[in-house]
Amino acid sequence: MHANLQSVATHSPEEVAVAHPDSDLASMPLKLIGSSAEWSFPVVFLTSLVVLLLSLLFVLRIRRKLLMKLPPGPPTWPIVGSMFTIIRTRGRPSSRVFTTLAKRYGPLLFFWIGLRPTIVVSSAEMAMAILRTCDRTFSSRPKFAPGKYLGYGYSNVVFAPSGPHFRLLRKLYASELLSPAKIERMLPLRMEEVGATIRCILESVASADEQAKACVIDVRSLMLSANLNIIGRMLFSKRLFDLDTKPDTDVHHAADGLGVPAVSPRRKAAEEFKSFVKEATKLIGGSFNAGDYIPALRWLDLQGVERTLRQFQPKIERLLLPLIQEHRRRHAFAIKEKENSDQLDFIGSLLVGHSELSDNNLIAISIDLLVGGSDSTAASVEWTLAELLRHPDLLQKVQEELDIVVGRQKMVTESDISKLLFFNCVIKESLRLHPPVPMGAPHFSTSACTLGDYTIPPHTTAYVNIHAINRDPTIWADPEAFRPHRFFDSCFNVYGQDFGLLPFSSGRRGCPGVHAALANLKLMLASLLHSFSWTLPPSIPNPKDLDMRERVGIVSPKLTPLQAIVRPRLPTDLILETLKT
Ligand code: HEM
Repeated sequence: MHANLQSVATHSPEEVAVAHPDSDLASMPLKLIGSSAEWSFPVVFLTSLVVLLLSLLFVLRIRRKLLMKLPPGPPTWPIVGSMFTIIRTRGRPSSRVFTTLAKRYGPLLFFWIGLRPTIVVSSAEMAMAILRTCDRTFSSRPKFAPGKYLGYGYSNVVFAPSGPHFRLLRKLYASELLSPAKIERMLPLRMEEVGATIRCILESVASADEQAKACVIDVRSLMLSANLNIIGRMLFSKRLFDLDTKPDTDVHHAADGLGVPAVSPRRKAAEEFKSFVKEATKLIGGSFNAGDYIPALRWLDLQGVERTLRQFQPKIERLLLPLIQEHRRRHAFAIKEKENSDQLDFIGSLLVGHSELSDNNLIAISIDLLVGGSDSTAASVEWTLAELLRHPDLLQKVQEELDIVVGRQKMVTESDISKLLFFNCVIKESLRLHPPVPMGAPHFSTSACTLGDYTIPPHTTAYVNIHAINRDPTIWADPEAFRPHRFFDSCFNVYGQDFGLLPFSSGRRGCPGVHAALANLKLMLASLLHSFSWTLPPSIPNPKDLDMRERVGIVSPKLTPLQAIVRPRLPTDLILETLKT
């Protein structure tokens, strides 16, 4: 009985009566209970209060200690953190917003997005700290929703957290699939696809106004198609679709019957792939998902991001699974026979050496390359052409150099590229001023670390503001201007060794496709500039009026797609003859 009284002492008499309706206590005189509670209730209450206050003080002290060492940043609200800064930037960390914040708080910015500690670094020194000094600590990726669906359980490189699976794939990319030697061996494939692009433009010119001998092309759309075909062939030894020069229409609108005219089957295949890449890119980096930052909200899926991702998966499988399965069948026998894996495409090489990889793993790897490599390279061609069209004197200089080095009697080959000194400066300057992936991809720290005077807590998401670093006035004179000449006497390269120029990032997570990207980009651009004359449409009489705003997203192309007028510059017969051989 005594024990019973002890246990109910902290409850009110009414609670006791309700909790034990059948017990003797219910009928006990209130006085008896009250007299015992008078003695024990304050003691228990006060003890609990003291314990609570002490724990609170302890937590606050630790927190203050940590806070004192945390880098500065914008105001943070309870629970949501600085989420509203992110929402203002349309759900994706915008390089320009963070450049402005860095001017106020310094090159190492700390804030919370929901419950996730986040840093953004905006100087070469800080980028070096993250990508070289503390590279191992920051070499993981946060587990955001897109990686669950588009990475098939975070199983491709771009989404994989650091660990044995990630290391295995990265090693494969570096030593086999995307190694400089492998990319060099893919030269015939690149030449063919550049040839197909040129032929496609010539066909458009031929079918356009006879007299003008010119046509308008949508540069981004054509470049996206060309790069998708290059990567499709690298992956599956297969062209994904035929090219055309017209701007994209949205396939899903046409399919939905929303008033957009139906497209031909040939064009539909092209647009399905392109819309797949665009949607995937948007889903990876364009949609803010509260559940990624406040895990308790994940199940609510407030913005419907997870639903959209789930609905997107069948579309991926419809496009990629047949290619992979056909590849499995086609290569099942041949692979056993092949001794030299150099002859195999990516999927073939993986089937030979890593039969444990499932269809889903192979789909995820295909997404790495199709999504990671096509839009970024297309955006880079578009930015470079846009800058040259804005600066006709520079365009003329590039074409003069092409005439001197290559001549007008033949077309550009890859062995010409290294001799084109000014052209190479143009490429570097374009990648500096318009890095196609301006904030890189989010890194994630696996343990606490020290950056300068500050402590960065474990499990911090880290962004490198490549856009801000590439335009840092302490590194680059007149940083906002397009001045390729600056690279004439500069030893800066774009391979991640110079932390003031990081278009491909650096370290363990640096872009594994850098050699493929540069090879595709340079051969395509040099060939287009050599074969055709380029002008802006009459709607932009002054080149300086060309809209150079960028779209916010993980890949940032021009906000308004570049339209340009092209005219053959080399004799058409010569081009067609060369393309035949
Ligand atoms: C001009 C073209 C390109 C640019 C500017 C570019 C830039 C980048 C950047 C900045 C990153 C993030 C690095 C980081 O998180 O620190 C990245 C990652 C990646 N890129 Fe590229 N890229 C380009 C083309 C390509 C190509 C052609 C491929 C493949 C064929 C490719 C495959 C990848 C992959 C798989 C990753 C993820 C790496 C990882 O998480 O470990 N990229 N790229």
